[in-house]
Amino acid sequence: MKVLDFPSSKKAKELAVKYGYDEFIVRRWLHFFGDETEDIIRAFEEGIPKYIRINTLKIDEKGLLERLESRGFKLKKTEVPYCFEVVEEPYSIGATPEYLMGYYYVMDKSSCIPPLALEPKPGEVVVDLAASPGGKTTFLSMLMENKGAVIAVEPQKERLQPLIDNINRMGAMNVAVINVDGRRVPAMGIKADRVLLDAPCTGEGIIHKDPSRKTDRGKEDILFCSSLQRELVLAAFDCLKEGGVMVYSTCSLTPEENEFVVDFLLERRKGVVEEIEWGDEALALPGVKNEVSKARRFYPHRHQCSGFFVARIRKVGDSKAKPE
Ligand SMILES: C[S@@+](CC[C@H](N)C(=O)[O-])C[C@H]1O[C@@H](n2cnc3c(N)ncnc32)[C@H](O)[C@@H]1O
Repeated sequence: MKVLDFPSSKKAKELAVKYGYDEFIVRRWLHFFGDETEDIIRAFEEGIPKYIRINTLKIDEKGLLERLESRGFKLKKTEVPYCFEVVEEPYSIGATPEYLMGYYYVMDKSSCIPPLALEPKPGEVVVDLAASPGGKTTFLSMLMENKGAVIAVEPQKERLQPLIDNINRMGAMNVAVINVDGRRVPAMGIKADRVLLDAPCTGEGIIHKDPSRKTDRGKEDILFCSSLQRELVLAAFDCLKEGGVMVYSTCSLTPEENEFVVDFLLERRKGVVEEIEWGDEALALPGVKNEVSKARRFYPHRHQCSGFFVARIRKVGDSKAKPE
């Protein structure tokens, strides 16, 4: 496994200096995204709108809009179901009684895509293999109408309480939290209908929230994350029943954490990549199978959300694991 790098250029140097980036990131973006690189950078500088996801376990759309509008908030429906843009925010949208009562979750529009792409059904068994703080766990539970089971996996002890608090706040009654490394879950013998892996990543797609990522994430971080992601993506797949579906997502723009991880999975296991309704084609990269381009990318300048990657993969045929 290697991290791609490209020769420096005048343009890369200029953009890096102008916007305070490590040139390594900019020259890679220029290679992957060409002329849109500066649009991406500018979108991060200007900031991304805030979004909420309604919790239909507790309130309907009309009821929520009426309550928030009466407090002076203005909300706009987005192209993503259940997701609203916060257009006017007289005070923090995370400080209302409706928030505390779990009527909505403050989460990016892109973050709503993985649970929707997974399409969990009431009564199914669903694993969320990297769960905290629970934006997607509680969305899965909502889409399942609180029926069936969501197994929420989180290895970091300090991240358990926020996950549990959000599950309680949102009234998600069908969730079991387990404090274990996701790589150990297949050995527990779980066979799920669906698995979500919203993987730990470098977060190159959330520079607007954390500008330190302009300079703090280098080759070593990409290598570390992509190697963990490769182990986790196999674990996620191995938790699936035959015919089951998994979704792999990250909030990173690097192909090493995205297209290459899905390609690696398809090398090792029998899966097919399926279409997703939202977003733009994944990158076509040398050596990566064509079907990986069915995965979806989300960009701050095109979709007004965090940089995100989402792939939906179905387990097919005889998927006996090859020895690692
Ligand atoms: C991107 S965050 C998940 C966000 C969450 N899905 C949500 O929507 O609120 C990634 C999570 O993976 C967890 N994680 C890190 N290493 C892991 C591992 N080996 N197995 C499972 N989860 C892991 C991190 O602690 C972190 O909570």
